[in-house]
Amino acid sequence: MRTIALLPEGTVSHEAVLYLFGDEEVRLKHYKQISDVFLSVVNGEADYSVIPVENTIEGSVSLHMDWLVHEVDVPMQLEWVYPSIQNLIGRKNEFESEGQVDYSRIKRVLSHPVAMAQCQQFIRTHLPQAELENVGSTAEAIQSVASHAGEGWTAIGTVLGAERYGLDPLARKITDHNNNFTRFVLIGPEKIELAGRKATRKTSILVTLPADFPGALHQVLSAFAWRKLNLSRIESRPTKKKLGNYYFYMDVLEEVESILLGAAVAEIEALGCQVRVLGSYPSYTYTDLQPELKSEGD
Ligand SMILES: O=C(O)C(=O)C[C@]1(C(=O)O)C=C[C@@H](O)C=C1
Repeated sequence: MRTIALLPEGTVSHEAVLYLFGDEEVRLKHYKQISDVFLSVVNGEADYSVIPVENTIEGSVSLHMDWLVHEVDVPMQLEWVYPSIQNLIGRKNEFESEGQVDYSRIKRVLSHPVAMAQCQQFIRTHLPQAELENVGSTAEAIQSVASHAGEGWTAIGTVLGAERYGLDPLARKITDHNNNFTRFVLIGPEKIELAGRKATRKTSILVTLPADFPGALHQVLSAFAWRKLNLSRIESRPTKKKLGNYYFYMDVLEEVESILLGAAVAEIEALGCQVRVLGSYPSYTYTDLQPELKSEGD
């Protein structure tokens, strides 16, 4: 049976893993901090670690991308997309009167910074008086609220988390935009495929330019363009070595073994760039995993 490292019970990551593996039995190892989720697979305590990497509203989860690049050297082996449905969680009897939530009684809102950022408009409209506190995961936020009964504390998180820690959803689906999806990856030493599910093939690479000169990035991109290799994401991040030095993170819709991608990489290296492959893996959309569901997150 596979062992999977992830954030605590009741997080979006937890829901996403239950969704990915469906009926397949897996052993779940929960960690409070994402750094420990990363290290679990590095230390051989898990076969795969679950890392949220990108969100519809917030974009890249920079901290996690930086860990993938700078702190660990474990390949990405699978990617999938799952909706991040955030809710305001607390105790009904603390905040509700006559079936209505009295938002003015709420003094504090805790959540993961990415989840908090997904609900900015809701917070501004309903909770302008509340103090906001960022914690390591949405589940940690819910747990803290559970242990501060009667103090006006609420959390932003999942319904699963509310159930796990004995609280209630006070307001459901409070993200600023519908179709709020998160892209998760499994990192680990072994390849993994889901039987009977169709997937797109993706390769994630890092390109570091030798020096900054006019048209440098253009030259790199043209190696993909004239081979008709489709990039689904490109992002620049600081190398952390010198202010103004960047590497480019790119997702290419092609397997690393393909002749075309191999030739593109060789051409980019010939330009003097460094290329590092972070993984080549199957990518499942939300509807690939449950074809009966129709969604716009794909
Ligand atoms: O705290 C959680 O519930 C997580 O699973 C983490 C995380 C993230 O790091 O992006 C994952 C998805 C949500 O969109 C918000 C937070």
